[in-house]
Amino acid sequence: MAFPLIRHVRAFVVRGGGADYHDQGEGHWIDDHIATPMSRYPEYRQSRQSFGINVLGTLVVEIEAMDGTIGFAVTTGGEPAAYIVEKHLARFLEGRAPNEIEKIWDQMYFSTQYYGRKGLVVNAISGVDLALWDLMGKLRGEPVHHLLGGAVRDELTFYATGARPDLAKSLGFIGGKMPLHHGPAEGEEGMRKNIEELATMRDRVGEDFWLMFDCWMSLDLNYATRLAHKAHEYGLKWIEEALSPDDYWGYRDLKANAPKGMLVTTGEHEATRWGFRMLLEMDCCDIIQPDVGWCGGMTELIKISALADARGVMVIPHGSSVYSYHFVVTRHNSPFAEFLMMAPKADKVVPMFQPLLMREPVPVNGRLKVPDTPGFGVTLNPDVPLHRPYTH
Ligand SMILES: C[C@H](O)[C@H](O)CC(=O)C(=O)O
Ligand SMILES: [Mg+2]
Repeated sequence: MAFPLIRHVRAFVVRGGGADYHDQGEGHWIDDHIATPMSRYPEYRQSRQSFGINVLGTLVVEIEAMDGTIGFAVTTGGEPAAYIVEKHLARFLEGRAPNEIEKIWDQMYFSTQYYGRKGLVVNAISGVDLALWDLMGKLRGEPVHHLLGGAVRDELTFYATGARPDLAKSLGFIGGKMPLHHGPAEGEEGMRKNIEELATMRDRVGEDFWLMFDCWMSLDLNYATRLAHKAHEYGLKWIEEALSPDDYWGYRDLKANAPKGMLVTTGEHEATRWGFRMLLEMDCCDIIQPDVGWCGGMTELIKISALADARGVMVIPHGSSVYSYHFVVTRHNSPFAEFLMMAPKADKVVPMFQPLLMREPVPVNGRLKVPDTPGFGVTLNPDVPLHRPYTH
């Protein structure tokens, strides 16, 4: 089957919500005194926006084929990623067949390796790669999960990330992951408050509901180990991203020292098969959590997941809405998915990337059947203004 060649690649930037889910208005739970590596500076402790967590905004990549079909994807990276897509990556797609997915990925990665490998550049590569999968799905008239080998279950089940696991339980989720609010700089009092919050939630949700802490890279090994042991008493299911993503040695020791039965998870800020190989070979965690919009896209997630599967490690992708759902439904070692509660009070289910996408599916009663519409099954909301800062 011959596909129409790629005519054009375009990159846009969007502000306010969307894939940059930290870019929210005032009073949102996601920006309320969450422990971060910057919490050691009192002036950056209350708000992550104060140190620039939302500085980049959302990146939208569109890939147009000669027949006018457009594949698109959204991720973070904003204007600098738009520059990389337009000025560097577009050359590896235009005039080429859209089914050259592996070759295009390889050329995007190795042509940028001297300034890339992780972070922003791999965000940009992920955005292009996901847009290419969307285009292929649309050209073939099939959902991306068909292209990935087909669903292995009828529907997805979700845990919720947000400040109110008690409300997540009443909304039908299987568990609630809450942000850790106090880091090591807040001393023993902060530790006590963290444990009190967990104890309160355990009281409200009963003993069987999963409760997890998301530590967003904020701790050191000693604090993380102490937190894990204190939290074990309240049945904490997992401790997430406790340390810097570069501290593979720390994760190895945390996993070795965590209480029996508690899972150590990480990886949302890790990228590519080589980064995840480190986490897996050094036995750093029980669950890896690649973000498909940050780890290198779908093409790379397939490889990362295969590495994990061979080691009996689960892959529970970080956030990323439809881009994650189409993958999770096709893999046995991804038995459930994350849903990020983007309602400011975490009290109701709203689309994760609102207001950017239309037809973005959301779990109902903690469950979702992944749609069969072609590509990732979403469209851009025409009411959200797109800004194209660069052209080529
Ligand atoms: C709640 C966390 O600090 C972060 O905003 C989201 C995240 O890490 C996750 O969903 O996992
Ligand atoms: Mg996390």
